[in-house]
Amino acid sequence: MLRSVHRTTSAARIAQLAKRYSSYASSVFPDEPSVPQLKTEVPGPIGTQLNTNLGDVFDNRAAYFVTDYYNSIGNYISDADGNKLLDVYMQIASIGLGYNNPALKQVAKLDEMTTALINRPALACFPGVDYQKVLEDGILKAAPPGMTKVWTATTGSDANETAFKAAFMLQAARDRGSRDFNQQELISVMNNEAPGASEKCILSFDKAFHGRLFGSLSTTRSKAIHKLDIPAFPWPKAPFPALKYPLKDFENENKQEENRCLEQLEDIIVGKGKGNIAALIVEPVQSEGGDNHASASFFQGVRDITLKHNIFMIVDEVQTGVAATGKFWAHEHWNLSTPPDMVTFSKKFQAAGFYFRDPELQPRQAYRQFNTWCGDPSKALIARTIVQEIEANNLVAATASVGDYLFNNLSSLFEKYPGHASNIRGQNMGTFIAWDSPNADHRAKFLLACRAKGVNIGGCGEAAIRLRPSLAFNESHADVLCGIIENVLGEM
Ligand SMILES: O=C(O)CCC(=O)C(=O)O
Ligand SMILES: NCCCC(=O)O
Repeated sequence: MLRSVHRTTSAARIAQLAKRYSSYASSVFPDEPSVPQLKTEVPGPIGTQLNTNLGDVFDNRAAYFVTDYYNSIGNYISDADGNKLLDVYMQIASIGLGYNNPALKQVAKLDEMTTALINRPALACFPGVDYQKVLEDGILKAAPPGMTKVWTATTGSDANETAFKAAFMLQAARDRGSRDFNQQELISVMNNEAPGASEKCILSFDKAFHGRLFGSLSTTRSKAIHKLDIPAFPWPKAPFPALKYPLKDFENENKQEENRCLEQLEDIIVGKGKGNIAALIVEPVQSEGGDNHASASFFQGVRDITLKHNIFMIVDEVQTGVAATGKFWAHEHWNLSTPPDMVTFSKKFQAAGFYFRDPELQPRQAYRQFNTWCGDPSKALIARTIVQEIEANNLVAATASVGDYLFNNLSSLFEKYPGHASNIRGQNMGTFIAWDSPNADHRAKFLLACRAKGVNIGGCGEAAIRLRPSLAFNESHADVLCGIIENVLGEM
């Protein structure tokens, strides 16, 4: 039940509630505001002017507001006018430990960080003396169950594309057997033609988002605007379940829907994709495409199908990874009988790349999975601190717990406003919670009204609203959030 926060809740009452809890945020960010602090409209005059100026040199049309990162703290983002908003979007799910986290500030001052920043290496050719240890103490320490190796990259799209390349190269190596490349392959590939260029493909799901580079964009299926005018590979797409909510009222329908999607997936694999699909890629929660969930048994079904047909399974944890779902990796919720072949990461880890377990996913020849940077040691140092901080402060469990609290409170709240918020989802998925507005206009009004009252929230899909708070988000922040959402819905 929504605890003591009603539409008429005053700022003083919210502040009183905020004091009730002690948490990671209160120990690490003692100066974090307990409620939003608004001095002007958001954006205010200073931010508006800065943004206008910025537009002269940089495409700023997606800017929500110009941010003062120096004065943002914990769960509160500061704009250029000094307004401090509770941020439950966190740079599109990318700030895990809150703004200006002291542990990260400390690592930023270490000599090893200075060295990493000013001597950015061509990692594959000149790896640093400490790279293995930095990986082992950080990125690899958090490796998903069964995964022992990592390839580092620079962005989420790059992480996914390097995973695709690993899949293509190993599938081709297996087809080739013990022989080396032949002349026909060596010549045809220079004309972008088969057999040297692979005719295999990557299968993705309807409404998926896997990035915006050429290969990853071909697997992205969330919105046409991302893809228009860009050349694309003719790769297959399988349906992703469209579940009905509340889940407990639609158990049978949802089961049937998931079975339908699994059957169609297998039909594609044995039909038009026969022998041609190197890998499939799937998000544990389709995020950009609308926060679409499926059950653990659906994902187990996907895993079984990939194993049966020798297709690699790549789990894209770029957005779901690093503790926000109440597990370090969201796919841990599935209890798979066989781990995925590759798991990609970026965003909240700051560093990017993919984990794997089969050493053969490392190509047989050097320089094939390669670029100048192959990641960034400074980001690996940040990732190391993030892992250590999550572990030392039990932030996985804390996020699972505050997520339950938030889900229950929002569910009760939305019962009072059924025409304004439906399909709440993300139960038992930490703070990875979302719901639907009736339409895109309603969502835009809702998000602007929340911002005007001091909460920064993001949308996804056609009309969904998604919560992506930091791992330092606690029950007091949840109360502030629910109080403001209730104020806004009450006024809509
Ligand atoms: O909105 C998202 O979930 C993904 C953000 C992103 O990476 C993009 O839009 O390119
Ligand atoms: N996928 C882009 C999300 C950016 C935004 O509108 O917040």
